[in-house]
Amino acid sequence: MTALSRAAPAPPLPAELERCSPADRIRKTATLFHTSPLLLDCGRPLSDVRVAYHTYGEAQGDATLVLHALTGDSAVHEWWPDFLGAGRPLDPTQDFIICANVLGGCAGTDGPAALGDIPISLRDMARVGRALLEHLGVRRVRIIGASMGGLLAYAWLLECPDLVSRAVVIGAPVRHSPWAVGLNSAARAAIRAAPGGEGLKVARQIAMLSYRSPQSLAQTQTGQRRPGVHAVTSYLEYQGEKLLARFCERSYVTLTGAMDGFEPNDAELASIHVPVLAVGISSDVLYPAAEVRAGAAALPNATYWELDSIHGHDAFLMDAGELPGRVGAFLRGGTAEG
Ligand SMILES: CC(=O)SCCNC(=O)CCNC(=O)[C@H](O)C(C)(C)COP(=O)(O)OP(=O)(O)OC[C@H]1O[C@@H](n2cnc3c(N)ncnc32)[C@H](O)[C@@H]1OP(=O)(O)O
Ligand SMILES: N[C@@H](CCO)C(=O)O
Repeated sequence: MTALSRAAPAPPLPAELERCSPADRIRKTATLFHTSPLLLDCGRPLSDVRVAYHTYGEAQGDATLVLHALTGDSAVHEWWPDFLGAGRPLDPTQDFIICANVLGGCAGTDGPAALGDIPISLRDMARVGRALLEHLGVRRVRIIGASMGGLLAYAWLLECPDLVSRAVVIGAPVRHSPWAVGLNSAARAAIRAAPGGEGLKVARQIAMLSYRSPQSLAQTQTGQRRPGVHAVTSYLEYQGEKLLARFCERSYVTLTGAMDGFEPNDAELASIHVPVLAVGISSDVLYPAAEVRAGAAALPNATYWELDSIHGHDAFLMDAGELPGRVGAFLRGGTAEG
Protein backbone atom coordinates (compact mmCIF):
# COMPACT_ATOMS: atom_id res chain seq x y z
CA MET A 1 0.00 0.00 0.00
CA THR A 2 1.46 3.40 -0.97
CA ALA A 3 0.92 6.80 0.58
CA LEU A 4 -0.95 7.78 -2.63
CA SER A 5 -3.70 5.18 -2.31
CA ARG A 6 -7.12 6.80 -2.27
CA ALA A 7 -9.70 6.62 0.47
CA ALA A 8 -13.05 5.15 -0.56
CA PRO A 9 -15.43 7.85 -1.89
CA ALA A 10 -17.70 9.33 0.78
CA PRO A 11 -21.20 7.85 0.69
CA PRO A 12 -23.88 10.21 -0.64
CA LEU A 13 -25.51 12.44 1.94
CA PRO A 14 -29.06 11.60 3.00
CA ALA A 15 -31.52 13.84 1.11
CA GLU A 16 -32.29 16.05 4.11
CA LEU A 17 -28.60 16.89 4.51
CA GLU A 18 -28.27 18.07 0.90
CA ARG A 19 -30.58 20.99 1.55
CA CYS A 20 -27.87 23.09 3.15
CA SER A 21 -24.13 23.13 3.82
CA PRO A 22 -22.61 21.19 6.74
CA ALA A 23 -21.82 24.51 8.49
CA ASP A 24 -25.46 25.59 8.20
CA ARG A 25 -26.61 22.41 9.90
CA ILE A 26 -24.82 23.40 13.11
CA ARG A 27 -26.92 25.14 15.75
CA LYS A 28 -25.44 28.43 16.95
CA THR A 29 -26.02 30.35 20.16
CA ALA A 30 -25.97 34.08 20.95
CA THR A 31 -26.27 35.80 24.32
CA LEU A 32 -28.36 38.95 23.89
CA PHE A 33 -29.39 41.84 26.18
CA HIS A 34 -26.01 41.96 27.88
CA THR A 35 -25.69 45.74 28.18
CA SER A 36 -29.36 46.63 28.65
CA PRO A 37 -32.13 44.24 29.67
CA LEU A 38 -35.21 43.17 27.76
CA LEU A 39 -38.32 44.40 29.55
CA LEU A 40 -40.91 41.65 29.24
CA ASP A 41 -44.62 42.43 28.86
CA CYS A 42 -45.13 40.92 32.33
CA GLY A 43 -42.92 43.72 33.70
CA ARG A 44 -39.84 41.67 34.45
CA PRO A 45 -36.42 42.65 33.06
CA LEU A 46 -34.30 39.92 31.50
CA SER A 47 -30.55 40.13 30.92
CA ASP A 48 -28.13 37.85 29.10
CA VAL A 49 -30.78 35.96 27.17
CA ARG A 50 -29.43 32.87 25.42
CA VAL A 51 -30.87 32.30 21.95
CA ALA A 52 -30.30 29.20 19.81
CA TYR A 53 -30.57 29.64 16.05
CA HIS A 54 -29.66 28.27 12.65
CA THR A 55 -28.67 30.28 9.60
CA TYR A 56 -28.62 29.03 6.02
CA GLY A 57 -26.70 30.69 3.19
CA GLU A 58 -24.26 33.59 3.13
CA ALA A 59 -24.80 36.41 5.65
CA GLN A 60 -26.54 39.45 4.14
CA GLY A 61 -28.25 42.58 5.47
CA ASP A 62 -31.53 41.33 3.97
CA ALA A 63 -32.74 37.96 5.21
CA THR A 64 -35.69 35.62 5.46
CA LEU A 65 -36.73 34.82 8.99
CA VAL A 66 -38.59 31.55 9.65
CA LEU A 67 -40.83 31.41 12.71
CA HIS A 68 -41.42 27.87 13.92
CA ALA A 69 -44.56 26.23 15.27
CA LEU A 70 -45.36 25.21 18.85
CA THR A 71 -43.10 22.17 19.11
CA GLY A 72 -40.74 23.10 16.29
CA ASP A 73 -37.18 24.33 16.62
CA SER A 74 -34.57 26.28 14.68
CA ALA A 75 -33.44 23.32 12.51
CA VAL A 76 -35.56 24.11 9.43
CA HIS A 77 -33.56 21.60 7.36
CA GLU A 78 -34.98 18.83 9.55
CA TRP A 79 -38.66 19.73 9.54
CA TRP A 80 -39.46 21.67 6.34
CA PRO A 81 -37.89 19.78 3.44
CA ASP A 82 -40.48 21.05 0.96
CA PHE A 83 -39.45 24.63 1.69
CA LEU A 84 -35.67 24.68 2.26
CA GLY A 85 -33.08 24.02 -0.44
CA ALA A 86 -31.88 25.20 -3.84
CA GLY A 87 -34.85 26.20 -6.01
CA ARG A 88 -37.23 26.14 -3.05
CA PRO A 89 -38.88 29.14 -1.34
CA LEU A 90 -36.09 29.23 1.28
CA ASP A 91 -33.07 28.96 -0.99
CA PRO A 92 -29.67 29.11 0.78
CA THR A 93 -27.91 29.53 -2.57
CA GLN A 94 -29.69 32.89 -2.99
CA ASP A 95 -30.84 34.07 0.41
CA PHE A 96 -29.73 34.38 4.00
CA ILE A 97 -32.25 32.40 6.07
CA ILE A 98 -32.54 32.55 9.84
CA CYS A 99 -34.61 30.57 12.31
CA ALA A 100 -34.35 30.87 16.10
CA ASN A 101 -35.92 28.79 18.81
CA VAL A 102 -38.44 31.04 20.59
CA LEU A 103 -38.02 32.50 24.06
CA GLY A 104 -39.76 30.09 26.44
CA GLY A 105 -39.00 27.10 24.22
CA CYS A 106 -36.90 24.06 25.01
CA ALA A 107 -34.57 23.73 22.02
CA GLY A 108 -31.61 25.83 23.12
CA THR A 109 -33.12 29.26 23.80
CA ASP A 110 -33.80 30.25 27.40
CA GLY A 111 -37.03 28.62 28.54
CA PRO A 112 -38.82 28.01 31.82
CA ALA A 113 -35.85 26.16 33.33
CA ALA A 114 -33.66 29.27 32.95
CA LEU A 115 -36.33 31.94 33.36
CA GLY A 116 -38.65 30.39 35.91
CA ASP A 117 -42.23 29.93 34.83
CA ILE A 118 -42.83 33.60 34.08
CA PRO A 119 -45.38 34.50 31.43
CA ILE A 120 -43.85 35.23 28.03
CA SER A 121 -45.74 37.01 25.25
CA LEU A 122 -45.43 36.62 21.49
CA ARG A 123 -44.37 40.28 21.40
CA ASP A 124 -41.53 39.45 23.85
CA MET A 125 -40.43 36.75 21.39
CA ALA A 126 -40.44 39.29 18.56
CA ARG A 127 -38.29 41.69 20.66
CA VAL A 128 -35.77 38.90 21.19
CA GLY A 129 -35.86 38.29 17.44
CA ARG A 130 -35.11 41.97 16.77
CA ALA A 131 -32.05 41.74 19.04
CA LEU A 132 -30.88 38.62 17.20
CA LEU A 133 -31.17 40.40 13.84
CA GLU A 134 -29.10 43.29 15.22
CA HIS A 135 -26.53 40.76 16.45
CA LEU A 136 -26.37 39.25 12.94
CA GLY A 137 -26.21 42.62 11.16
CA VAL A 138 -29.58 42.09 9.46
CA ARG A 139 -31.59 45.25 8.72
CA ARG A 140 -34.60 43.94 6.80
CA VAL A 141 -36.47 40.62 6.74
CA ARG A 142 -39.15 38.71 4.94
CA ILE A 143 -40.90 36.63 7.59
CA ILE A 144 -42.67 33.31 7.25
CA GLY A 145 -44.42 31.41 9.98
CA ALA A 146 -46.98 28.64 10.29
CA SER A 147 -49.29 27.80 13.16
CA MET A 148 -47.75 29.40 16.29
CA GLY A 149 -45.16 30.84 13.89
CA GLY A 150 -48.00 32.52 11.98
CA LEU A 151 -49.38 34.15 15.13
CA LEU A 152 -45.82 35.20 15.92
CA ALA A 153 -45.55 36.72 12.44
CA TYR A 154 -48.51 38.96 13.32
CA ALA A 155 -46.72 39.90 16.57
CA TRP A 156 -43.65 40.81 14.49
CA LEU A 157 -45.78 42.99 12.21
CA LEU A 158 -47.07 44.90 15.23
CA GLU A 159 -43.82 45.03 17.19
CA CYS A 160 -41.19 45.47 14.44
CA PRO A 161 -42.95 46.81 11.31
CA ASP A 162 -39.80 48.81 10.47
CA LEU A 163 -37.87 45.58 9.90
CA VAL A 164 -40.35 43.55 7.86
CA SER A 165 -40.77 43.87 4.09
CA ARG A 166 -43.24 40.98 3.49
CA ALA A 167 -44.89 38.33 5.63
CA VAL A 168 -46.28 34.87 4.97
CA VAL A 169 -48.70 33.54 7.58
CA ILE A 170 -49.72 29.90 7.14
CA GLY A 171 -52.53 28.22 9.04
CA ALA A 172 -52.87 30.90 11.70
CA PRO A 173 -55.55 33.34 12.79
CA VAL A 174 -54.86 36.90 13.97
CA ARG A 175 -55.84 35.88 17.51
CA HIS A 176 -57.07 32.73 19.21
CA SER A 177 -60.76 31.87 19.11
CA PRO A 178 -62.49 30.47 22.21
CA TRP A 179 -62.16 27.06 20.49
CA ALA A 180 -58.36 27.36 20.23
CA VAL A 181 -58.02 28.71 23.78
CA GLY A 182 -60.27 25.88 24.99
CA LEU A 183 -58.08 23.22 23.38
CA ASN A 184 -54.97 24.75 24.96
CA SER A 185 -56.73 25.09 28.32
CA ALA A 186 -57.60 21.39 28.27
CA ALA A 187 -54.00 20.54 27.36
CA ARG A 188 -52.62 22.66 30.22
CA ALA A 189 -55.16 21.14 32.62
CA ALA A 190 -53.87 17.68 31.66
CA ILE A 191 -50.29 18.80 32.43
CA ARG A 192 -51.33 20.29 35.77
CA ALA A 193 -53.28 17.14 36.67
CA ALA A 194 -50.42 14.78 35.82
CA PRO A 195 -47.10 16.65 35.90
CA GLY A 196 -43.92 14.77 35.09
CA GLY A 197 -44.86 13.41 31.68
CA GLU A 198 -48.28 11.73 31.64
CA GLY A 199 -50.05 15.07 31.37
CA LEU A 200 -47.90 16.21 28.44
CA LYS A 201 -48.74 12.99 26.61
CA VAL A 202 -52.48 13.65 27.05
CA ALA A 203 -51.95 17.30 26.04
CA ARG A 204 -50.38 16.09 22.79
CA GLN A 205 -53.24 13.68 22.18
CA ILE A 206 -55.75 16.51 22.51
CA ALA A 207 -53.65 18.72 20.24
CA MET A 208 -53.10 15.99 17.64
CA LEU A 209 -56.85 15.66 17.15
CA SER A 210 -56.90 19.34 16.22
CA TYR A 211 -53.88 18.97 13.90
CA ARG A 212 -55.53 16.20 11.84
CA SER A 213 -59.10 16.07 10.46
CA PRO A 214 -61.92 13.55 10.50
CA GLN A 215 -61.23 12.70 6.84
CA SER A 216 -57.49 12.34 7.40
CA LEU A 217 -57.92 9.98 10.34
CA ALA A 218 -60.56 8.02 8.43
CA GLN A 219 -57.98 7.53 5.68
CA THR A 220 -55.01 6.66 7.90
CA GLN A 221 -56.36 5.26 11.17
CA THR A 222 -59.45 3.19 10.48
CA GLY A 223 -59.79 -0.17 12.22
CA GLN A 224 -57.72 -1.80 14.91
CA ARG A 225 -53.98 -1.65 15.50
CA ARG A 226 -54.11 -4.91 17.42
CA PRO A 227 -57.06 -6.90 18.74
CA GLY A 228 -59.16 -4.66 20.99
CA VAL A 229 -57.13 -1.48 20.33
CA HIS A 230 -58.40 1.08 17.85
CA ALA A 231 -55.73 2.24 15.44
CA VAL A 232 -56.41 5.87 16.31
CA THR A 233 -56.06 5.19 20.05
CA SER A 234 -52.69 3.57 19.48
CA TYR A 235 -51.70 6.41 17.12
CA LEU A 236 -52.54 9.10 19.68
CA GLU A 237 -50.70 7.22 22.44
CA TYR A 238 -47.66 6.92 20.20
CA GLN A 239 -47.77 10.63 19.34
CA GLY A 240 -47.94 11.43 23.07
CA GLU A 241 -44.84 9.30 23.72
CA LYS A 242 -43.03 10.91 20.81
CA LEU A 243 -43.64 14.42 22.15
CA LEU A 244 -42.63 13.47 25.69
CA ALA A 245 -39.29 12.25 24.32
CA ARG A 246 -38.49 15.61 22.73
CA PHE A 247 -40.36 18.38 24.53
CA CYS A 248 -40.76 19.96 27.95
CA GLU A 249 -44.10 20.34 29.72
CA ARG A 250 -43.14 23.72 31.19
CA SER A 251 -42.43 25.09 27.70
CA TYR A 252 -45.75 23.68 26.54
CA VAL A 253 -47.55 25.68 29.25
CA THR A 254 -45.51 28.84 28.57
CA LEU A 255 -45.89 28.78 24.78
CA THR A 256 -49.59 27.91 24.68
CA GLY A 257 -50.13 30.69 27.23
CA ALA A 258 -48.30 33.12 24.93
CA MET A 259 -50.49 32.11 21.99
CA ASP A 260 -53.72 32.43 23.97
CA GLY A 261 -52.65 35.82 25.35
CA PHE A 262 -52.02 37.39 21.93
CA GLU A 263 -55.08 39.52 21.28
CA PRO A 264 -54.42 42.38 18.86
CA ASN A 265 -57.43 44.62 18.35
CA ASP A 266 -58.86 45.58 14.97
CA ALA A 267 -57.23 49.03 15.02
CA GLU A 268 -53.82 47.42 15.50
CA LEU A 269 -54.48 45.01 12.62
CA ALA A 270 -55.59 47.89 10.40
CA SER A 271 -52.20 49.54 11.05
CA ILE A 272 -50.30 46.67 9.36
CA HIS A 273 -49.41 47.97 5.89
CA VAL A 274 -46.71 45.41 5.06
CA PRO A 275 -47.83 43.00 2.28
CA VAL A 276 -49.05 39.76 3.84
CA LEU A 277 -49.88 36.42 2.25
CA ALA A 278 -52.30 34.61 4.56
CA VAL A 279 -52.79 30.91 3.82
CA GLY A 280 -55.78 28.95 5.10
CA ILE A 281 -55.97 25.15 5.01
CA SER A 282 -59.27 23.79 3.72
CA SER A 283 -59.65 21.02 6.35
CA ASP A 284 -58.06 22.81 9.34
CA VAL A 285 -60.28 22.26 12.39
CA LEU A 286 -57.94 24.14 14.76
CA TYR A 287 -57.87 27.37 12.79
CA PRO A 288 -60.64 27.00 10.19
CA ALA A 289 -59.87 28.47 6.78
CA ALA A 290 -62.77 30.92 7.10
CA GLU A 291 -61.25 32.28 10.31
CA VAL A 292 -57.83 32.72 8.68
CA ARG A 293 -59.48 34.46 5.73
CA ALA A 294 -61.52 36.77 8.00
CA GLY A 295 -58.39 37.70 9.95
CA ALA A 296 -56.55 38.56 6.74
CA ALA A 297 -59.49 40.73 5.66
CA ALA A 298 -58.87 42.95 8.71
CA LEU A 299 -55.45 43.89 7.25
CA PRO A 300 -55.25 46.58 4.57
CA ASN A 301 -52.63 44.81 2.43
CA ALA A 302 -53.21 41.06 2.76
CA THR A 303 -53.79 38.44 0.07
CA TYR A 304 -55.53 35.19 0.94
CA TRP A 305 -54.85 31.81 -0.62
CA GLU A 306 -56.16 28.40 0.45
CA LEU A 307 -54.30 25.12 0.49
CA ASP A 308 -56.62 22.29 -0.40
CA SER A 309 -55.82 19.19 1.65
CA ILE A 310 -57.76 16.62 3.62
CA HIS A 311 -54.99 16.38 6.23
CA GLY A 312 -55.98 19.28 8.47
CA HIS A 313 -53.83 21.83 10.25
CA ASP A 314 -50.52 19.97 9.83
CA ALA A 315 -50.96 19.87 6.03
CA PHE A 316 -48.32 22.63 5.82
CA LEU A 317 -45.85 19.98 7.07
CA MET A 318 -47.33 16.82 5.58
CA ASP A 319 -49.18 17.66 2.37
CA ALA A 320 -47.88 21.03 1.16
CA GLY A 321 -48.95 20.61 -2.47
CA GLU A 322 -48.78 23.96 -4.28
CA LEU A 323 -47.88 25.86 -1.11
CA PRO A 324 -44.09 26.09 -1.63
CA GLY A 325 -44.54 27.51 -5.14
CA ARG A 326 -47.09 30.09 -3.97
CA VAL A 327 -44.93 31.11 -1.02
CA GLY A 328 -41.76 31.32 -3.14
CA ALA A 329 -43.48 33.62 -5.65
CA PHE A 330 -44.76 35.89 -2.90
CA LEU A 331 -41.47 36.07 -0.99
CA ARG A 332 -39.71 37.12 -4.21
CA GLY A 333 -41.98 40.10 -4.47
CA GLY A 334 -44.77 38.80 -6.66
CA THR A 335 -48.30 37.78 -5.81
CA ALA A 336 -49.08 34.24 -4.65
CA GLU A 337 -50.19 33.36 -8.18
CA GLY A 338 -46.92 31.56 -8.88
C1 LIG B 1 -43.60 25.93 10.47
C2 LIG B 1 -43.15 25.11 11.64
O1 LIG B 1 -42.50 25.65 12.39
S1 LIG B 1 -43.53 23.51 11.91
C3 LIG B 1 -42.53 22.93 13.11
C4 LIG B 1 -42.26 21.60 12.78
N1 LIG B 1 -42.64 20.82 13.82
C5 LIG B 1 -41.91 19.79 14.07
O2 LIG B 1 -40.98 19.44 13.43
C6 LIG B 1 -42.28 19.08 15.21
C7 LIG B 1 -43.61 18.62 15.04
N2 LIG B 1 -43.66 17.48 14.15
C8 LIG B 1 -44.81 17.08 13.81
O3 LIG B 1 -45.77 17.67 14.20
C9 LIG B 1 -44.83 15.83 13.01
O4 LIG B 1 -43.58 15.25 12.97
C10 LIG B 1 -45.31 16.01 11.57
C11 LIG B 1 -46.59 16.79 11.52
C12 LIG B 1 -44.27 16.74 10.76
C13 LIG B 1 -45.54 14.64 10.96
O5 LIG B 1 -46.08 13.80 11.91
P1 LIG B 1 -45.65 12.27 11.99
O6 LIG B 1 -45.88 11.80 13.37
O7 LIG B 1 -44.28 12.07 11.45
O8 LIG B 1 -46.59 11.65 10.95
P2 LIG B 1 -47.88 10.86 11.20
O9 LIG B 1 -48.88 11.67 11.91
O10 LIG B 1 -48.27 10.34 9.87
O11 LIG B 1 -47.41 9.66 12.14
C14 LIG B 1 -46.43 8.76 11.72
C15 LIG B 1 -45.84 8.02 12.90
O12 LIG B 1 -46.89 7.42 13.64
C16 LIG B 1 -46.74 5.97 13.62
N3 LIG B 1 -48.07 5.43 13.54
C17 LIG B 1 -48.94 5.59 12.51
N4 LIG B 1 -50.10 4.96 12.83
C18 LIG B 1 -49.94 4.42 14.06
C19 LIG B 1 -50.80 3.69 14.91
N5 LIG B 1 -52.04 3.39 14.57
N6 LIG B 1 -50.30 3.30 16.10
C20 LIG B 1 -49.05 3.60 16.48
N7 LIG B 1 -48.20 4.31 15.71
C21 LIG B 1 -48.65 4.73 14.51
C22 LIG B 1 -45.91 5.70 12.39
O13 LIG B 1 -45.27 4.44 12.48
C23 LIG B 1 -44.95 6.86 12.42
O14 LIG B 1 -43.97 6.59 13.39
P3 LIG B 1 -42.52 7.28 13.33
O15 LIG B 1 -42.73 8.74 13.57
O16 LIG B 1 -41.76 6.64 14.44
O17 LIG B 1 -41.95 7.01 11.97
N1 LIG C 1 -47.50 19.91 14.50
C1 LIG C 1 -46.81 21.14 14.66
C2 LIG C 1 -47.72 22.29 14.45
C3 LIG C 1 -48.66 22.50 15.59
O1 LIG C 1 -49.14 23.77 15.59
C4 LIG C 1 -46.11 21.19 15.99
O2 LIG C 1 -46.21 20.25 16.75
O3 LIG C 1 -45.43 22.17 16.24
